[in-house]
Amino acid sequence: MAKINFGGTVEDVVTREEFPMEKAREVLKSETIAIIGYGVQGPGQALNLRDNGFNVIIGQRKNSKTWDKAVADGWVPGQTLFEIEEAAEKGTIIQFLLSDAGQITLWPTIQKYLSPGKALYFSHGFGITFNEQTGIIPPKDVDVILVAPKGSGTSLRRLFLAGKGLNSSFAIYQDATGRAKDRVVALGIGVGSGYLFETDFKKEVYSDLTGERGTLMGAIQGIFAAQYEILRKNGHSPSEAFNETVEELTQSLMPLVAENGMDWMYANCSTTAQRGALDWWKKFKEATLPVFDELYNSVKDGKESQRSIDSNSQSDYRVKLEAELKELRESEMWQAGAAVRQLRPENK
Ligand SMILES: NC(=O)c1ccc[n+]([C@@H]2O[C@H](COP(=O)([O-])OP(=O)(O)OC[C@H]3O[C@@H](n4cnc5c(N)ncnc54)[C@H](O)[C@@H]3O)[C@@H](O)[C@H]2O)c1
Ligand SMILES: CC(C)(O)[C@@H](O)C(=O)O
Ligand SMILES: [Mg+2]
Ligand SMILES: [Mg+2]
Repeated sequence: MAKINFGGTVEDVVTREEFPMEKAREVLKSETIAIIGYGVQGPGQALNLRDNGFNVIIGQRKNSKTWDKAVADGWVPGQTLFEIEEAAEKGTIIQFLLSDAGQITLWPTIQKYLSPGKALYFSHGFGITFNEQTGIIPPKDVDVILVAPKGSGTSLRRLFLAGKGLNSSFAIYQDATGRAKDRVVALGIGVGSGYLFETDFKKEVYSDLTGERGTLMGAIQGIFAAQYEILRKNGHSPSEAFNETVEELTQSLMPLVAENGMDWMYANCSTTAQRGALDWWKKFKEATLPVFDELYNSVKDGKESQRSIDSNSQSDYRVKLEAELKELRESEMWQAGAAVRQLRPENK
């Protein structure tokens, strides 16, 4: 573990220097990693593990789109691709990467294959933390571990292929074998994480549900829509409104923040912009703080997890989600965005 000072708080983190890939391969050399679920995280983690030389198999429903996707990705039926139950039986580490709602449905099936000494692996603390809602209560004689990449499985794979990595949190809920720490850190390195920081199942799911409803996905769409609406209401064209709200952020300013922090991005803008941003950011913080407080409490009270379970357990959950995504896509702001993207020099 490396001791890193994060703004005054020293945390123990795992970097690839402390836990190189060779060590991860040594730790997991006798393991069969069965990945159940091939949606977004499944492919990202499975393909990275395979490329890193680990023994990986996939468990999927036959005659499903994700079975075909797995075949297209080079998984071989009967060798590295199996029906869910066969994969769970063969796996010594079962990576439960169905959707959080799907895990509830499949839990009675997966549970049958959790023989003593196996490991049950999640990429979200949802199923365990809200087990009064999910019913996911593992037997005591298996390891229960978590590696949660802090980003999309699509990015996990793309960054891996680019020689980079997404950071991940890791947690141990049960250490039945005495090897849970080694297993979870080895898996975190194997799936292509940048650095690993420790959490617990409850903190992971509380922070993750907050983040995706907040700055990462929900709040950002909300402030985009609000600013775009004000600009358009005051006569600015879609081009001007979209560039001033989204395109400049993604193409110019956020990459500067990612490179060297917010102050550096500010310093690379005009002094006019700096003065304004420094005057206004606290007003936006004051306006949104109550909303974030409400959001966190809604997560903590189990309202967000229940909402997710109720919605995503319905047979037509994907149809309903797609309909709302279509509404977003077809909004004027994102239609303007589609036109702007096409006009980028690299897309001409
Ligand atoms: N999407 C991400 O990038 C991401 C990032 C970090 C953590 N996670 C976590 O990783 C896990 C997997 O997430 P995901 O986004 O890959 O999942 P997903 O929503 O893409 O679903 C994964 C697979 O589960 C299948 N599935 C859904 N309901 C099912 C059911 N009732 N029976 C059988 N199969 C069913 C889907 O068809 C899909 O192929 C979740 O715990 C999620 O919270 C996801
Ligand atoms: C990619 C996210 C938003 O970080 C993840 O938490 C998810 O649920 O997909
Ligand atoms: Mg999430
Ligand atoms: Mg997340």
